[in-house]
Amino acid sequence: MVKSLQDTVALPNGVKMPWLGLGVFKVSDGKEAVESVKAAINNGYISIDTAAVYKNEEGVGQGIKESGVSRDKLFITSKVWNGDQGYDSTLAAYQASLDKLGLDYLDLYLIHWPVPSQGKFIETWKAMEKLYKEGKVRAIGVSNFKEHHIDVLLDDAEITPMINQVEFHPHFAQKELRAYCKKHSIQVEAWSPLKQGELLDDPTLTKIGDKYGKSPAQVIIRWDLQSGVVTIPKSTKEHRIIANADVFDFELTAEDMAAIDQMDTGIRAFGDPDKKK
Ligand SMILES: NC(=O)C1=CN([C@@H]2O[C@H](COP(=O)(O)OP(=O)(O)OC[C@H]3O[C@@H](n4cnc5c(N)ncnc54)[C@H](OP(=O)(O)O)[C@@H]3O)[C@@H](O)[C@H]2O)C=CC1
Ligand SMILES: O=C1CO[C@H](CO)[C@@H](O)[C@@H]1O
Repeated sequence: MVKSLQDTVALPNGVKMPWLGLGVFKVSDGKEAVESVKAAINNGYISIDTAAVYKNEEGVGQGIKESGVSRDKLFITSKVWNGDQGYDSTLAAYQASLDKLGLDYLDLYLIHWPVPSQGKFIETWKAMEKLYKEGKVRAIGVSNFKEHHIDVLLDDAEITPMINQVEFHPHFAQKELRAYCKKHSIQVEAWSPLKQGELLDDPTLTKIGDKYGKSPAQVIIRWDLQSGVVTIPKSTKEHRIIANADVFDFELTAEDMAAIDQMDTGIRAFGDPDKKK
């Protein structure tokens, strides 16, 4: 069982990925990004999830630098945006992300969305494989890929994606996709684990949390970990960044887990990967 903020899951290539990290979607570049990242790292987080489209890679990089924690202790993720898909453009986008972050490698680089209408995710993946084989990134993966996108990718891929970062929260628990990813040794990572704040007064989560003196957010994060899903809740508030990582001193019972599993509506809240342009 996951015991601390520094606990990791071994990806198929042996790279160790932290189970819990900080997401930074909607965190403004500059002071907000710098302070959020510093607050997280100074409170023991070692994983930060950004993306080119979040337009805060410079602030994230500055926060990493100001934290004073050495680069090799951290796990930094970014993603190639839809408009940069394609072989050469992915290589260029990777370098642009590194330059903004002020880093010389990433731990994880993801294709942000499959954008099937563009038909470019195979060539994009070839560029990801090149970056990986050249040792420029420690792990590569995808985001928002459904089973049928991965099936197509695997027909041409030399390297199976190590991660699939997808919408995952108690209202959309992706049971079939998780089983598919497990079969292919692809680690699932949750985005919007707190459903962007929409689940935090849910009565089932509140009742479960009351038993342990934990908030609904903490119950959800614990459910992620006990479900074997890497999670990256976002907050810009230091007290919440700390609270979201205070999840290692309790364990949900099988009954708690089942009650949360039953909250699944099967309806995604934030956009269908087949329709994303
Ligand atoms: N690959 C993809 O397509 C996507 C990836 N992501 C990644 O996943 C991360 C997490 O998802 P995100 O969409 O940000 O949403 P989350 O589900 O993490 O929710 C974030 C919201 O919850 C609030 N919040 C956080 N902790 C608490 C708490 N303890 N109590 C009360 N409110 C809280 C935050 O507010 P406040 O900041 O004010 O605390 C914010 O409004 C992103 O930041 C990003 O890194 C997200 C979307 C898509
Ligand atoms: O990670 C994400 C958040 O930002 C993007 C758009 O602004 C989303 O499309 C994406 O899923």
